Amino acid sequence: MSSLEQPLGLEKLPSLSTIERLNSFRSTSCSPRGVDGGMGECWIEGRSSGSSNSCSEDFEEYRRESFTWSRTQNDISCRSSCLDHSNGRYRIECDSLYLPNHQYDSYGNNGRDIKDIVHKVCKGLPDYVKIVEVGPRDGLQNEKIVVPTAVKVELIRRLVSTGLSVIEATSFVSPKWVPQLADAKDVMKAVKNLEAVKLPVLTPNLKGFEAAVAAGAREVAIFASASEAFSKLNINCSIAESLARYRVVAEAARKLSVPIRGYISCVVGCPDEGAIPPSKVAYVAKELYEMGCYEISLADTIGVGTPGTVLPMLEAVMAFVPVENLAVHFHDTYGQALPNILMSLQMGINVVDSSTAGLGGCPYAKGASGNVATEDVVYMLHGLGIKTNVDLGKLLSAGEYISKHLGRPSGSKTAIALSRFTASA
Ligand SMILES: CC(C)(COP(=O)([O-])OP(=O)([O-])OC[C@H]1O[C@@H](n2cnc3c(N)ncnc32)[C@H](O)[C@@H]1OP(=O)([O-])[O-])[C@@H](O)C(=O)NCCC(=O)NCCSC(=O)C[C@@](C)(O)CC(=O)[O-]
Repeated sequence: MSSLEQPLGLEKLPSLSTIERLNSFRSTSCSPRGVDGGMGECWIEGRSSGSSNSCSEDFEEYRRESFTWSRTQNDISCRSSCLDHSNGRYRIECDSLYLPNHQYDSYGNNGRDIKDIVHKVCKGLPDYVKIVEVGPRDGLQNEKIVVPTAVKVELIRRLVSTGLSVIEATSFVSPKWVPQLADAKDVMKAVKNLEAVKLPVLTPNLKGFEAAVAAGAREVAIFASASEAFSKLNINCSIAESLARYRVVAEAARKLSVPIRGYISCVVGCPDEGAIPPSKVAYVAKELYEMGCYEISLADTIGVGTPGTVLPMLEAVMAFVPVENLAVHFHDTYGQALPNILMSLQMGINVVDSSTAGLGGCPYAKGASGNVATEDVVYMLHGLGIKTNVDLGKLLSAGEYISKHLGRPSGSKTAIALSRFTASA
């Protein structure tokens, strides 16, 4: 057992100094306006211990208790907020609420003000987050009914049109293990010349790497696990054997100058082994980093993590891998993906994996549900004033396309909510 495999004690838990509670709230954006000025209003109930009735007063406590939209039009973008002392509720003045071409935004025109407020609460959030869209690969690999190659290709094209800069296209794995992706070569052939996007593919061994490169892949991903049991289930070898295999792939990739990304599955929990010690994740991360992975994606394969368990895992990994080389990959089984992502951003990570329409799940991880939906991630990030360069409207349409093909509703809460808005508009 290496020293890395010693479980981290609770005393190693990081301080939460990056997550400051907002003790004072000063609204700088609450300049007097005319009576409603044609804007809608919505209310956030809050509590103030102050007695002033001025919007620019500091408040000891700011707590959102309920949130009621009142609309004069059909969509909402917040312009400013202030506390109304007659009823103790926060008022947010809203612009025209409907964006053309079904392009919705959770951020609005007055983004700067919202961003300033958010950054008082959540220090250390990045200005830009790179989203790695894994829908065509992780999203589809678990589908029982084979999706036609043409549909996969169309999905990738639609995702490219959203502005996403990285879309994991497929896997060059054994078709006996993952029949859904047996058409990897054909998918790659159809998309390899798409511009302004990186299209990495999964490769479990040298055979897969060579097939991927021959098919035109210009970036690959290798995938190890922090759980012995899952490693065996997923790639039929131990962690040590997988790392040996991946060293060979990494060396081949280096010779051809092919960038290589690394995944670690089961970074918090494993369906067989239960809780995974952060030190085991740190060990695998260090190995992948040292063999040349430019980015290591930490995957909560079965979605059991909470900010309380993800935090010590990230801290352990960050002791060995620079934060700028890390990404997070959450499945949403317990509805914890968004809080986990937010917390990861606060820890300095700015690369997030997600899957359109919340598709996904690993065929070898019992109980794993879909990945966090890209639509939900984009909605949250834009709401925080964080750029993604992703057009949410076009993303919704890509998610709708694949959901329709699969014959089931989108797994994205944002997509469902906004489609209701559209339907009622
Ligand atoms: C790794 C192996 C191949 C070992 O599988 P094995 O059976 O131990 O390997 P083998 O070397 O004995 O080969 C068996 C057969 O597969 C062939 N083969 C061997 N390699 C390849 C290849 N690259 N491409 C195509 N064919 C291949 C090989 O040629 C042979 O063919 P046969 O002689 O029987 O006709 C297998 O276990 C495998 O393909 N596993 C992949 C499983 C998988 O894709 N899982 C899902 C992706 S990981 C994931 O979802 C997690 C992640 C990344 O999303 C993050 C997260 O959320 O956790």
